[in-house]
Amino acid sequence: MKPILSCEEVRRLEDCIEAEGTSKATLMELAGEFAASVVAASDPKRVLILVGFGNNGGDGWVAADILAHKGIDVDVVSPVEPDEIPAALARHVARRTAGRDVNIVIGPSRDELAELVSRADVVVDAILGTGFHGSLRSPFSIWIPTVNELAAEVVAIDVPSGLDAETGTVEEDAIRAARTATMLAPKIGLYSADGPDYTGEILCGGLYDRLDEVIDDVDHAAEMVEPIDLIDFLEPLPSNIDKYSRGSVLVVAGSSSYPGAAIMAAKAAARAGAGYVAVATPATCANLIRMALPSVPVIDIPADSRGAFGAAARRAVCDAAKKFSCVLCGPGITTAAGCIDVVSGLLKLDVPLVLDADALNCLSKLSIGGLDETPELYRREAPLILTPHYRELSRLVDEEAVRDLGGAIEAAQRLLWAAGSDNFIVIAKGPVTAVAGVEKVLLPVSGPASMATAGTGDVLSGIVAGTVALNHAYEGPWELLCSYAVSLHSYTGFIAADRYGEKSVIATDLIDVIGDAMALASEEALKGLEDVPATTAKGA
Ligand SMILES: NC(=O)C1=CN([C@@H]2O[C@H](COP(=O)(O)OP(=O)(O)OC[C@H]3O[C@@H](n4cnc5c(N)ncnc54)[C@H](O)[C@@H]3O)[C@@H](O)[C@H]2O)[C@@H](O)CC1
Ligand SMILES: [K+]
Repeated sequence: MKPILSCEEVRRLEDCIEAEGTSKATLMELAGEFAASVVAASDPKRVLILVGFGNNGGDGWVAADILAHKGIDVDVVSPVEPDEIPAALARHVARRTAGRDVNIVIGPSRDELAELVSRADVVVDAILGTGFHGSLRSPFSIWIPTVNELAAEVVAIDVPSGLDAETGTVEEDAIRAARTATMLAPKIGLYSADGPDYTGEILCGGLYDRLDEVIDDVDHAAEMVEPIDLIDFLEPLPSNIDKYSRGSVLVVAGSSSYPGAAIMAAKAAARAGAGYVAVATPATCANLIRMALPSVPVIDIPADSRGAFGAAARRAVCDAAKKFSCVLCGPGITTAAGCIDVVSGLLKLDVPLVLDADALNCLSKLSIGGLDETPELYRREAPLILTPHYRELSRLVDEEAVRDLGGAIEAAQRLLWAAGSDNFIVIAKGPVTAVAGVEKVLLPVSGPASMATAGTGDVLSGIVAGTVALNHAYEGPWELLCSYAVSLHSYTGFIAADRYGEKSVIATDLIDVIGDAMALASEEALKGLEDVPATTAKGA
């Protein structure tokens, strides 16, 4: 797993490295060297480096010197003379580079800049890094759109300028990079909110040879899951196995209005590897589900007048649920009174429980003033996995809308820390999905935009439940098991987009390629076994 840090955690890491005897000045030299190596990889003849007032610019000045040494024509554009750069470390390296074989242009007009950008093979963005906040000021508010409009290829140093490294938000404009050479560890903002639209491929420069040891001395905002981390879940089935030892799932789902959600969740749970899957659904839609899923037993549960779980549902569902390795509740159930009752009953059972969709909304209705204010409602011995998207998560914590990865992690952690249990997981679904546990926040590989379509959430919760059932002897960490399920879901998205076309994927396509997704997960993990470059983290 690759640590992803907040800006504060990066500052602490730099302090730890400095305490071990490697100064920030040395780190800047190493950062410049790494950036230069990323630029040189595309074999440019002419490079333009745009530098700002701070240490991000310092990295750019160092890179300029190294690239010029390699015989590349280098132009550096700076808002002020090297002597006038306010940041001391950056000023020092700028003065040094000014004495070398580079062409320095101070405060060019827009037309002059456009000319320089147009003739460069690679433009390096060393304007703003982790020190950027607020709205872009001149001249950078002019430089950035000019680069975006005219550059052949852009390499951003540390963070694309204009992107907030902490929140991932872009207020007006930011550099759209082909590659981002980030230093020490990727910053959380690269994966949050607008980040993924601007970073291009993320390459991480380790810079310090004892980084792996030192980085554990600071907290990690999150960790990126790599395919190789999931290798334990990719073992083939043993031959001495039967349908029950493969684990069983009860899918408590559906209503007369939404029977399809139950069908998709149950089929996904079976395809994810559970040996026995049954559906408990309101009697009014049970036959429809039976016909759609001949391999799945369907249990009739008393319904209300609208075809949702009725007043007698709680007892019937809980009686059935006790016998399963995992229970998934939520897809298509509605938030009728009987459903709220079912959710509250299931929480009290000693069985691993996945709550999704309307079960989460029922949970919000059970609590007053935010679920984190009433942890006794969801604190339990057996594992509990919630799979909210941002809107559902906002409702759960009774807060302002969760809009981005940082906000989602914060909201999930409020729920987690209130419960304090290490088998309680929140899978916060978004463009980048976070799997949050009390100990760690993991970021499994994200799927393509094609997955933003109705029903893919039902498929995910089915995959999660099927995975939990199949691995019923697993003893944790639960964050990793859930990350495997989320990764499988993402891989189904890539395979389906490839097969059906980016805009034509529908949720049921994902279910049919879960087996192919498992094969892809194995392939990716094996690749990782062969060649994990120590300093490279692929973007989510
Ligand atoms: N501290 C360290 O040990 C290291 C830092 N490194 C580099 O240093 C960077 C951080 O350097 P700094 O903290 O100096 O910050 P930056 O270089 O990211 O930016 C700070 C400067 O940006 C300007 N600025 C801030 N907000 C602005 C806005 N809204 N509009 C226009 N200008 C704005 C300010 O004038 C300030 O001088 C990192 O991103 C990384 O690239 C690397 O050299 C590795 C080592
Ligand atoms: K930058």
